[in-house]
Amino acid sequence: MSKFGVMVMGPAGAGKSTFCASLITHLQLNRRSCFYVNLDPAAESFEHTPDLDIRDLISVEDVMDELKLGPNGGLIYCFEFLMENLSFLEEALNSVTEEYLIIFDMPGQIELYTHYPVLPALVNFLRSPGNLDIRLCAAYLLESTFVVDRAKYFAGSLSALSSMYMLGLPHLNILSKMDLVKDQIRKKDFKKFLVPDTMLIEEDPAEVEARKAGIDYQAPVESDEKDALMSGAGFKRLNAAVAQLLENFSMVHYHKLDCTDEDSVGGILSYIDECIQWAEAQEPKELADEEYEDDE
Ligand SMILES: Nc1nc2c(ncn2[C@@H]2O[C@H](COP(=O)(O)OP(=O)(O)OP(=O)(O)O)[C@@H](O)[C@H]2O)c(=O)[nH]1
Ligand SMILES: [Mg+2]
Repeated sequence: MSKFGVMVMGPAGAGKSTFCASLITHLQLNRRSCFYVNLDPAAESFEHTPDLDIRDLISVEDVMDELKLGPNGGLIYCFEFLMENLSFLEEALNSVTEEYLIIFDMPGQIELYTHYPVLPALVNFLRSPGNLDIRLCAAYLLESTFVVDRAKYFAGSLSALSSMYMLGLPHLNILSKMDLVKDQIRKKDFKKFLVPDTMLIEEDPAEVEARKAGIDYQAPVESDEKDALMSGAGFKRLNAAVAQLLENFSMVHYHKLDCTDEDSVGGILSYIDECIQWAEAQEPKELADEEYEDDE
């Protein structure tokens, strides 16, 4: 019996838990079953109560208190502890059937997705036919407001690429919180951000606006050392090299997500279903008699 799941990940505050909540609501409205797993040991509150919560095994707060670690060290310790206690996941997920979509709500510490080996080990355990045998895909969220700052957008895209390489999962890259930019950036203009390329780094938005208005553009004079560094020629060259790298790999393409719009959440769900081929494993179902009666 196969199991199906999606791991929702991305940097801190990208909207992972909000997306999980919208996805669960959408699944419920469409009479689909899901099993919500919180793997963020520092999480505080949820719209939907998790069916399985890492905080019942270990919490960052306790680790920080007892081992005198900081929040990032605490998180890594929690994941190492989880890896030593995989029966916690196994016992809860063993009986989950193929109708369910298992949703893993992940923490936002970026090191988990870029270089730390604990997540690949966890993913192997979840996918391995000898263990839980979950057909798993990744939904990697990046905030759409990052497109305004090219350096942030490319750095975020680079971390998405890094996570694709490290985890080797079918991967959906998603620009979240589209409701925040849709009034500022026209749909037609936003298209270019769905596939990162080097052209984007060439055009500084302030310079382009000035050119359009026929003003002779002068880069602002920087007041402190950090600002000067961030707008200097070396920084531009670095960003151009990162953009070129992303273009050469040609692996990061984005889908748009607006959690306030149910159709948008449904659209992302259809990509997830396609990645893990959920529909193919479903048995045809007939409505129970009492459900017919309810509809009358
Ligand atoms: N406008 C808007 N705000 C959003 C959306 N999704 C999330 N937010 C807000 O962004 C903030 C962070 O959202 P979370 O869902 O907690 O983000 P997260 O990625 O789970 O954060 P961490 O778990 O701390 O890494 C919250 O204030 C949300 O209300 C969205 O689609 N639109
Ligand atoms: Mg969260």
